[in-house]
Amino acid sequence: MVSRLELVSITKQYPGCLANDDISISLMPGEIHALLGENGAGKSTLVKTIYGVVSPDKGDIIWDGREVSIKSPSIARDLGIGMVFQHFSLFETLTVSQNIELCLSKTQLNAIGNLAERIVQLSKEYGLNVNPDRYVHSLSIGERQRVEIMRCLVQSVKLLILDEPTSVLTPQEVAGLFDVLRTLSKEGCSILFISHKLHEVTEICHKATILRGGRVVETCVPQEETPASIAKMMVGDLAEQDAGYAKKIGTKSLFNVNCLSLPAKQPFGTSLKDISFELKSGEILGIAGVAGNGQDELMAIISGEDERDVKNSLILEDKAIGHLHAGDRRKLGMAYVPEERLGRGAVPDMSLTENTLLTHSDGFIKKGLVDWPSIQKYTETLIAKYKVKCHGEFSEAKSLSGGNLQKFIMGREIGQNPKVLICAHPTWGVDVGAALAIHQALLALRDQGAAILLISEDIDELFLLADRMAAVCDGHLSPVVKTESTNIDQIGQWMAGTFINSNNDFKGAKS
Ligand SMILES: Nc1ncnc2c1ncn2[C@@H]1O[C@H](COP(=O)(O)OP(=O)(O)OP(=O)(O)O)[C@@H](O)[C@H]1O
Repeated sequence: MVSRLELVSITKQYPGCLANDDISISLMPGEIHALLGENGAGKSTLVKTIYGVVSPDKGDIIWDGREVSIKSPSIARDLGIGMVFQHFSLFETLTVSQNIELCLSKTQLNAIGNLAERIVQLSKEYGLNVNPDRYVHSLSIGERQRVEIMRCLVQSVKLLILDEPTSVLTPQEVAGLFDVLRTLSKEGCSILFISHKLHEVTEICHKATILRGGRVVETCVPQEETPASIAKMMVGDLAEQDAGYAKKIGTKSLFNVNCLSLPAKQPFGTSLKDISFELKSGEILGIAGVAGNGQDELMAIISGEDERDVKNSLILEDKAIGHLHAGDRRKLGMAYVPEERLGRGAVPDMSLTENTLLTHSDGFIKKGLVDWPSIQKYTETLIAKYKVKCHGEFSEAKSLSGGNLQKFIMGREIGQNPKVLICAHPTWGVDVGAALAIHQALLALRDQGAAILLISEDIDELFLLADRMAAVCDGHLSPVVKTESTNIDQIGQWMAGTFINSNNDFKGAKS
């Protein structure tokens, strides 16, 4: 059988960084192939080359047995290549349908007929729950990802590339996605899959290629390996295990959300409904939930990004802060890691130093002037501590690989020694070694007495780190319970909203 795709000696040099170094890989029709490697290993660069976003300096691409030159994504799409990016590429002011229409040729559109109906039909078929009429700016990150997948499904893809597809999906959604991928594979569609979740790779992939420093270092059959053995191929031996952290009981109350009800700002947003919880010093509270159930709205109102006055609903150490600007809340000791790292967590065109200044302005502005040498030095210490791969403090945020930018943002926020840290998806796209480092930094911050709110769809991570847990569904918060006294089943049911009807008189109880 002829390979669907063959990459021969692909090489790509960025200024000061050989991102892909003589990479050769081949994929058969129907093959699900994992591309693995630590942050900055060159995975995204390679898949962007296949999709025509990056042009390689050297090397050949053979598609269905003939050499092709993929100079743009539209050429890739014409060949039958679809890609779901790590940082989504949707237009926020357009609807789902309009976004999908943009990447279809006239011929494809004519063949489809009514696009909205086709989206609804595929949505049902693959369990994606995508509404064609919604505006993208009103969608959560998980929902946007489903739109990206839908965008590929409406074209008849022969190769589907997924860059970190599961990091923002719940276990149920991951299972649904895997069903989609298995079906596509049976239909002969090849799949190239980048992931740092190694148990998923062993579950679904037929083959894996491991990159390190831009080169292929190993290939394997994941089903014959374990997550640990693959991790070793990627990052070498990890001295410590990322498991079994002791649970703590918080001491004094640091931050309270009291009976917070807030209508949705966006037409398709989620209203928050009578949410109450308490964050205690020396404790991590984990909130699970399917994307789009109020997590974004909760984060926005707590951080002050949503500027509506909810004065007495947010209390930091006995002080009402719900009317304060985001900057004033930061000055009182709050820090945030939003889920969208490029755009919200960091300004793409600014250097890492400038991005550090954005949230650390107090310590580095003297007599109205920015103390650049100090902030540059401080940024360099963050880069070293969190092993952020980049050229230096002057690197623009957008030049970092996804995982490396995540490490930087986490380091920047933890480095403020906040009293209260609110973070969403702390290890999104981060490799196993770096995830271990971030987990330990969060636990160290907790042990110093900070109160941490962890909002995540990664249930395993929540069970690993959180001392108490709850779930959100449709803007309601479930009961808050000790992690040790609950289990994945119960949290899964709460994520589906079982607590809302069964416990109508519940008022966001505190445990
Ligand atoms: N536009 C760019 N300019 C300069 N360097 C870049 C650019 N894009 C990527 N790089 C560098 O190329 C290297 C490979 O990056 P790439 O995004 O391919 O890594 P990755 O394996 O996908 O990492 P991650 O798992 O963190 O997403 C990194 O060192 C990165 O900093």
